[in-house]
Amino acid sequence: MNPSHTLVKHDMNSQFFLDSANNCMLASSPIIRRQQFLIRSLCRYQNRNHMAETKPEDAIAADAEQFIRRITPSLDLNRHKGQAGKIAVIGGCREYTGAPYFAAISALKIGADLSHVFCTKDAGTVIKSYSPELIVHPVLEESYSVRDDEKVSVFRTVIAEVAKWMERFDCIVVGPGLGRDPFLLLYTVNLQGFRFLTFSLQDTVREIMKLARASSVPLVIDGDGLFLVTNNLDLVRGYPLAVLTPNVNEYKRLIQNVLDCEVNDQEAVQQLLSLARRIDGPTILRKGKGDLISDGDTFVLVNNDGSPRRCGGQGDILSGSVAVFSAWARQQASALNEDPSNSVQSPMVLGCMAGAVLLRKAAALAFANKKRATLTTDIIECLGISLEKICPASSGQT
Ligand SMILES: NC(=O)C1=CN([C@@H]2O[C@H](COP(=O)(O)OP(=O)(O)OC[C@H]3O[C@@H](n4cnc5c(N)ncnc54)[C@H](O)[C@@H]3O)[C@@H](O)[C@H]2O)[C@@H](O)CC1
Ligand SMILES: Nc1ncnc2c1ncn2[C@@H]1O[C@H](COP(=O)(O)OP(=O)(O)OP(=O)(O)O)[C@@H](O)[C@H]1O
Ligand SMILES: [Mg+2]
Repeated sequence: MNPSHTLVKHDMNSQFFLDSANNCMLASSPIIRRQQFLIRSLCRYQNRNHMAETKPEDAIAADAEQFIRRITPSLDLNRHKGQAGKIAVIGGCREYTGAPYFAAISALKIGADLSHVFCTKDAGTVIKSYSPELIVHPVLEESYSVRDDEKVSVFRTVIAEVAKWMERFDCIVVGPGLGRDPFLLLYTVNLQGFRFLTFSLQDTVREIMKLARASSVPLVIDGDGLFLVTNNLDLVRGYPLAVLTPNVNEYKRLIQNVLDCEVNDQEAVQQLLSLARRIDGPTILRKGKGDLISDGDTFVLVNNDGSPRRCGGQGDILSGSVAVFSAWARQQASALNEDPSNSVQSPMVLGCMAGAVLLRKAAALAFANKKRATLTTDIIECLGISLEKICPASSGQT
């Protein structure tokens, strides 16, 4: 048997490892018991050949389901539109219209009430045509489509448009399909005087992220948003309401830029903890065969069954899912009058875990139905039924 090891809690003096989902070294402290619950919910053995010899799947799934049920709002007929979450996705350009759609529609399919997309003008009509459910704001401009003398006014218009909505959002996903404007990083925008007149799509997004921080709106940074953040870490440094969701390449760039070394899979846990500590605040979800999550203090591995199909767009589903679950985890913390900053279970870590578990369940179900033909849209169609199995819609109705 070759169990995956999961680091539960990490501080300067101690590292507590689980050798299996049932074997925790420290059970007495309430903090550790809470962590144990999470880990029992989410830990799976990586060696799939030995699955039958390990903890029964039903028992692990039951733990994970209990956790997701805890933060999923009930379907109470007295609730009004918007209470189950308002999500925004900043992304979508000429090349990529699928990615923001996948993220935004996933948020709706999981249960958010409203899902907005802020994309470039070129992408707007295309994304609207995918779904009438999405509220699409084609306000972003790519550099090639703006004359120099228009840049200041365009920049002001875009920022004003987004700022108008900002405080209404429970979470903003930055980056799916955003693109990498070639004028990136050539200049700095000075908001007071607009002394530097050139700006790009990514400059605008940078400003949007600053606005989100000022309003304490959680941020999930994915795709090209990570490209921006990796080169401008101050955008998220010290912000605990940010989540970074790097794939293999995005993680490599983060490690190189932040830790000035190469990815070391032998020391994956320690390296992720170091990265999270260095960035100081945000939670990092390193996507892969197993999804590794850390905020620099807690570490969690999610590796329940997913799909062996690696079609593009699965990370986009994840970013939309993490946004919704993080918003719900935050709502629940404030409903219980917990100060999220004091809570052992950071809402962003909880959101990452819930999002990863659900995506993988939906991917497994889609693959069972479609096999090699499984596409991202098939996985999205399985989000609802996967969540329904965990939280039946009827159980919360009053
Ligand atoms: N339909 C769409 O519109 C989609 C758009 N996407 C967007 O496309 C943009 C670029 O994202 P990408 O993820 O493609 O960019 P990346 O910079 O992550 O590069 C992807 C490249 O990495 C390679 N790769 C993937 N997994 C690997 C592994 N395990 N080891 C080594 N190489 C590996 C792939 O073959 C591909 O060439 C983002 O804005 C993203 O959001 C993607 O989300 C996919 C779907
Ligand atoms: N090798 C793998 N085995 C099983 N599941 C995986 C594997 N790699 C990724 N996944 C699952 O797919 C999800 C998306 O990861 P992926 O690496 O495809 O992201 P991405 O490259 O950002 O996707 P996108 O194409 O949307 O940009 C992960 O969270 C994980 O659950
Ligand atoms: Mg991606």
